[in-house]
Amino acid sequence: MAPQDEDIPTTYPDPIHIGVIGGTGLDHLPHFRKAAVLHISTPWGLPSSPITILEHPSPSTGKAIPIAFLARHGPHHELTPSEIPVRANIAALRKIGVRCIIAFSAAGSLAEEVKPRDFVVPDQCIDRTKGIRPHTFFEDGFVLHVPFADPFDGKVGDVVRKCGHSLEGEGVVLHDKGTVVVMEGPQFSTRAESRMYRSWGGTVINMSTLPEAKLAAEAEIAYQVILMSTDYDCWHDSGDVTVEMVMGHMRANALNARRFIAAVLDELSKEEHAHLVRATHLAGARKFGISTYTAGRSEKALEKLGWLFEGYF
Ligand SMILES: CSC[C@H]1O[C@H](OP(=O)(O)O)[C@H](O)[C@@H]1O
Ligand SMILES: Nc1ncnc2[nH]cnc12
Repeated sequence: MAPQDEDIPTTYPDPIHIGVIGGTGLDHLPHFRKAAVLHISTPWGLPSSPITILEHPSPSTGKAIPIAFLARHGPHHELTPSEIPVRANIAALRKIGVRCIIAFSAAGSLAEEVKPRDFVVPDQCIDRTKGIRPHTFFEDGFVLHVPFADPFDGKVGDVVRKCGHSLEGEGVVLHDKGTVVVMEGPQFSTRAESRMYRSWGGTVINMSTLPEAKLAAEAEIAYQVILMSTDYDCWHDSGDVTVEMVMGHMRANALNARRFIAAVLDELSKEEHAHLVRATHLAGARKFGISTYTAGRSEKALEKLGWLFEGYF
């Protein structure tokens, strides 16, 4: 019998390097053993939901590998994309050791060849959020600028692509590249906006990949989102996008989405990816690039950043 949540530990003894952020239609991962549920409070507030620690046997060693799962919109999808406490989400994941995030998101297609239920592993994004979402850890007396030319981690992206291709022929269709336009919601785009995003080279559109990817970059976390196309957005003559349409495709393809994520977790749990999931290629990068002189750094900022980047500043 599955244990009830109240019987599950609220602490976990080891650092957890791999995180999964689930989105619309993917608010939990069944078929994994629930080892703990963590309630983490951060200097940026509470995350969207408690963090569930799932254990996954490593295919190379058989050892249980912990995975941290977070439901982006809250346990009951009560947060709009603009209300998601993204800084708290990323800070809480980093605090428990996460250095590699696989995010999952429903997206509208802006390209004829990306059909509903296809998957896209994007390599670029365009920010159309409107500056109303808190989107940096470095403010209030501590200025630090982070490179963001390639918003997703190429090494993790390659692992994800390889896993997606291994499922081809079993109902998974994968597009290896693409530009995701991230818009402010909760309303969907107008037809004029949708056509404009196509003219900009957008492949897919959603409401949540930013600032998530930006904050992960600031936190030295290797981040890759997997997008599942759930509609053709409104530029297409197949009908305007509705939540029913999105959820219908999401439900119909949920099994493939879960198989895709499970394949990625299987792969990342192998010993050969031990450095990648610890993001050793990013570790320590935030010790550099600080613009604020020592005398100008505020106590408040230093306290918050000290919690997140222990021993850095
Ligand atoms: C319910 S349709 C709009 C909604 O779907 C996507 O959610 P998520 O990225 O969390 O899967 C999109 O970004 C919007 O938030
Ligand atoms: N067409 C669309 N626009 C924005 N976000 C979405 N999420 C799913 N479909 C979407």
